[in-house]
Amino acid sequence: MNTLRIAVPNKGSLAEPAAEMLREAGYRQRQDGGRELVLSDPENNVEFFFLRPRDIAVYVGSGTLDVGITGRDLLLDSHAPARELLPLGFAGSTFRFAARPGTADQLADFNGKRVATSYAGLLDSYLRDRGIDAEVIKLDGAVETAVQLGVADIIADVVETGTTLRQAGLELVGEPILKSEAVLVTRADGDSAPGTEQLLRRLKGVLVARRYVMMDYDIRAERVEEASELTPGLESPTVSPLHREGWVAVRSMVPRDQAQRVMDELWEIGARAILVTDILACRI
Ligand SMILES: Nc1ncnc2c1ncn2[C@@H]1O[C@H](COP(=O)(O)OP(=O)(O)OP(=O)(O)O)[C@@H](O)[C@H]1O
Ligand SMILES: O=P(O)(O)OC[C@H]1O[C@H](OP(=O)(O)OP(=O)(O)O)[C@H](O)[C@@H]1O
Ligand SMILES: [Mg+2]
Repeated sequence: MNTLRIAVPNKGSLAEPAAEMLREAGYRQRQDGGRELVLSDPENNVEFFFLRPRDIAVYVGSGTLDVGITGRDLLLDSHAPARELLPLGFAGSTFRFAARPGTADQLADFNGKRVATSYAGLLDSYLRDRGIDAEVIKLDGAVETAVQLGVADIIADVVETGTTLRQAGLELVGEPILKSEAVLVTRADGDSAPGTEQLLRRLKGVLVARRYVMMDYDIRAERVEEASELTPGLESPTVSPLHREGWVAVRSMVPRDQAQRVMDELWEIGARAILVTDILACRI
């Protein structure tokens, strides 16, 4: 079988969490501080190419590489013929307009104004689709400063916590342009390369292992229906008899962020010996 060629971010916000996710999925990755441009993982029949996140959709869209990890915003900005296979749950952000108070209240006020961004591909089509005639000023980064320096009236940029905006004296304008996160991408058309399905299964396994915990508890048999409603699991909880008459042991996957609430509610209906454990890996 051909080696699957995977593009991964070499620096920036996406690089470390992408490497961590691939490591959790059982792949070889660069060591801390490693600067390899290409890394072979013959055991898994894959090869990693470390590239600028902005370029990844271009390589994948052209078919030079089979799949890649990038941001949804970067994928759309590139206009490359690539499509999303799987959202990966990290590097979450929104893409938003911001300006000094009083500059603009809504999109319609942008006509004739200058909008600075490092995502010109995305912004051009967004404004064009809505019939807004604004001048797009393309910058490489630190876009928030453009207003202060008089280069633009409005900015369109990645917002995570909003700290950078506030520090620059800007406030959000209009609706979010886009909600972004890291995504696995492949070529827009054509069959997916051999090996893609296995990579997908592994990454989905990591997502589930991160999002869920395993919960075990004992409960009186007559309350097991009630308990199952609290812990329905992905399909159905496993119920096994206990040596102690009238009691059963229940095992079920529970969303990690609900585990404490579910434990409290189970306790209330008489469950005991409630244990929560991490899931290391899984195939669902
Ligand atoms: N606080 C953040 N700043 C920038 N990008 C972020 C942030 N949070 C998430 N992201 C996402 O990371 C991707 C941008 O990664 P990229 O490496 O291009 O920029 P960066 O992390 O700002 O690095 P640099 O500007 O140093 O090159 C986008 O998909 C963006 O939505
Ligand atoms: O909402 P916040 O949590 O403040 O994060 C968003 C900021 O972080 C990024 O900047 P970065 O530090 O990557 O610099 P850059 O603009 O030069 O890319 C992004 O471009 C925003 O400026
Ligand atoms: Mg940046």
